[in-house]
Amino acid sequence: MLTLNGISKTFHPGTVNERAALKNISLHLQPGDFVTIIGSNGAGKSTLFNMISGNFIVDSGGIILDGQDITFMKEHKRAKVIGRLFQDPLKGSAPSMTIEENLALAYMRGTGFKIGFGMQKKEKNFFREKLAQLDLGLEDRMKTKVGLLSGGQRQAVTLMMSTLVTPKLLLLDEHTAALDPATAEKVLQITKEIVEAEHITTMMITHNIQSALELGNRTIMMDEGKIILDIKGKEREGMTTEKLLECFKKASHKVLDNDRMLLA
Ligand SMILES: Nc1ncnc2c1ncn2[C@@H]1O[C@H](COP(=O)(O)OP(=O)(O)OP(=O)(O)O)[C@@H](O)[C@H]1O
Repeated sequence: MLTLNGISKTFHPGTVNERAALKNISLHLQPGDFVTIIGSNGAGKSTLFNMISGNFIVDSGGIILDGQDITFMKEHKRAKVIGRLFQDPLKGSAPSMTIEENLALAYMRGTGFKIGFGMQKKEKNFFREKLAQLDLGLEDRMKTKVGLLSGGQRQAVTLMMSTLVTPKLLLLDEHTAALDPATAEKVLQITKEIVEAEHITTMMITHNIQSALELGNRTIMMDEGKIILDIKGKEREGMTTEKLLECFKKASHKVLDNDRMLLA
């Protein structure tokens, strides 16, 4: 579904601030793969997502999504088929618009279908059904402005917006890191349910090693712009936090030094 062919990115080349953020990254994801991504600060995780979503263009290498070369495709075009959530619940939805208006916008972006001012009963019912799946009571608050929701509710709505029309790829950039533990758990559970039900190819950056091992079917670890570990199948089934840290030490020749990394 997604193939990265040796992608590289250096910021501020030729200056004192030169920083090689991605170094010749290659990766292939099968349809329905759910890959969790961990790594120390500055490892290149968000830059990887920025390259895939078209926020920046790669210096070299190629990106193929569902058989299409999207290496130089504009960000807004990629957004039709790539869903992305950020750590900040304020990103991704319009606060002054209601829940149903936000969903309508996402629906139009994904389908190209114009809903217009008079939203039809059919669309409203579709949105209501989708919201009910979140089990947060939001289906009865469709006229509430998104800016009035809590961080967790808002992140759940953004998740719904990103998956209303099934994306070819879903990028989750620490999307639960700013939420309190109980809400984070709930949003992770919802994420898992939606991803599994729709069989969405997903990449999720997390600083929680336990979540990284529990969710999805593959875990990659990044360090200094490279993928240094790629764990799947039997090897992943038997993986523990301790073993993973040991693997990191062996592969990078250093101890994982990261204040934000949650080991359990
Ligand atoms: N727009 C940019 N301009 C200049 N340098 C950048 C830019 N974006 C990222 N970098 C640099 O690229 C490197 C990788 O950053 P990136 O944000 O991808 O790391 P990360 O693994 O997501 O880290 P974190 O876990 O701290 O979010 C860092 O050294 C960062 O300072």
